[in-house]
Amino acid sequence: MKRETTENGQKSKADSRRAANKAAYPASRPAGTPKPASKKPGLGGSGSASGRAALKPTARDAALKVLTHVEEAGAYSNLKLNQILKESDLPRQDAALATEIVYGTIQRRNTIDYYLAKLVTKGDKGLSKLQPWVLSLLRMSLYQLLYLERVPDHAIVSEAVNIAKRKGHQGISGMVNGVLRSAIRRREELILPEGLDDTKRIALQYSHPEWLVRRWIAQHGVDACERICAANNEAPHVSIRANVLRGEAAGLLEQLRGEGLDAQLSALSPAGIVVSSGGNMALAAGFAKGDYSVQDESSMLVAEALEPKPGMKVLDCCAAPGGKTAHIAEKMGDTGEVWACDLHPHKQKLIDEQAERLGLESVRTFVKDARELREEFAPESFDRILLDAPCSGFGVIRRKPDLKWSKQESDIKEIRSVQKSILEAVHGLLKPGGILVYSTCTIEREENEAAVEQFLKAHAEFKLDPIPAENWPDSGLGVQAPSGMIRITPDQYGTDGFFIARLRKE
Ligand SMILES: C[S@@+](CC[C@H](N)C(=O)[O-])C[C@H]1O[C@@H](n2cnc3c(N)ncnc32)[C@H](O)[C@@H]1O
Repeated sequence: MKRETTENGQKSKADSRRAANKAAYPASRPAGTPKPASKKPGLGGSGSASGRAALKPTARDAALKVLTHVEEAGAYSNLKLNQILKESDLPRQDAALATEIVYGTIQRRNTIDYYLAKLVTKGDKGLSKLQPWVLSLLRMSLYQLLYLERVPDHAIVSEAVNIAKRKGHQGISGMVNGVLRSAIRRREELILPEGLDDTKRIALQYSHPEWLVRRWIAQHGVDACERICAANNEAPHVSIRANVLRGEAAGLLEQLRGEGLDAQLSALSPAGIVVSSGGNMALAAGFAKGDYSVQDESSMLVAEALEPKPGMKVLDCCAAPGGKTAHIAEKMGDTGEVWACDLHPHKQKLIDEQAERLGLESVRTFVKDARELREEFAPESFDRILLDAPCSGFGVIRRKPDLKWSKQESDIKEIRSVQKSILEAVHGLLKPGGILVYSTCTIEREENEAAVEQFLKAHAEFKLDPIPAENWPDSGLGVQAPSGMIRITPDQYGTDGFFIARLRKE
């Protein structure tokens, strides 16, 4: 790996937390196992603080800290959770419970608030008047009462009251006790109203903002919108991409199974393996050795669509943290040049670290605003260009549920204009006959199909090019591939939502 410095280039500080973070959530909250196991107080984080050293933080202390930061300061839940889990040094099972509580509470926020509004009474002045930590404590406790069947009610209430006593005063702990006991007593009454229109019903049932549901109904239809919203509340799969420089996916699969892991080859990506039991795959020895990377299966399809060949010169315009850069370099047998650009100086290090871990020499990282890339290279310099664009991210809500609440509809227009400017700036750097792949991790038509159609109208020398899908086993993706565009929604294959378009310059 080589580091290139442009006029904007600066050395960055390490941000390994962020790098590890991508993998932390799926690993500690494996698909299909949302319930923490232990019923015994003091075990599995489900008990009261009584059996613990007085000041040792519990899983729920950690979860509350994260949720309060998210509520108060708009912190990214995944980053804050990672930081607080590191600081609190909880046992693995407690860390898993804290993770479940944080993500589940954020995922179900709309629905929980609807019920809470019924339970928090006049004297308590309503939800909006509560201090952020009190609101977060009530939300997370109600989440556990309603969604985590294997955690006993009394443990949830007693730990919430203990936390309230430690943090607040007698009045607050009394109110918390009253609200939660009332929730248990009135559980049968906590149902969603009937007769709502589709937008309101889906928004409330699956906890999504109404504006987003309205857009998705218009773009995908009511049924698909409902399936997408339901899928967004599922735990994401854990998938890894074999570093083909070290060996094919089949060999790695054998090895993992030999180590006792439950894993299978991806139905979507030739280099992918889905791991159903393995904890955080970014912490295993094979990751550090560079045998594989942790990556969602739909992300893996991007380098496949780009079809880079050994010896080529490739530009990755928005490359950090470098998952696709590394995949491209692996597919090229680490020959040729992969130029990896990102706007943010602190993210350059993440790409460097990936390349180093995977033993890649062909990756050259640099810092630049991709909207200015035409100043950096001569026209027609590259055989392949990847624009994995900054986007609204609505395909990855399962991994980052706070996106639902932090993004506004107006953000889509804003990010659309950045995407357009980058495409305008970089398309001239492609050689005739070369391929440009435009991808996003969103399912918004405006940022995807509409963006590509608009670009093609303005640039007659570019045409949609069939995506080579012969290696993608019976996924159904082959049906979409001849059009040159693929849109994957999170309900289809259990992957992140993604969009890929392949354009050829004639
Ligand atoms: C979707 S992420 C890329 C993910 C990456 N391709 C991967 O597979 O790991 C988009 C990236 O674009 C970067 N970015 C945002 N605006 C940019 C700009 N104007 N120029 C270059 N990079 C930009 C962000 O810092 C972010 O790292």
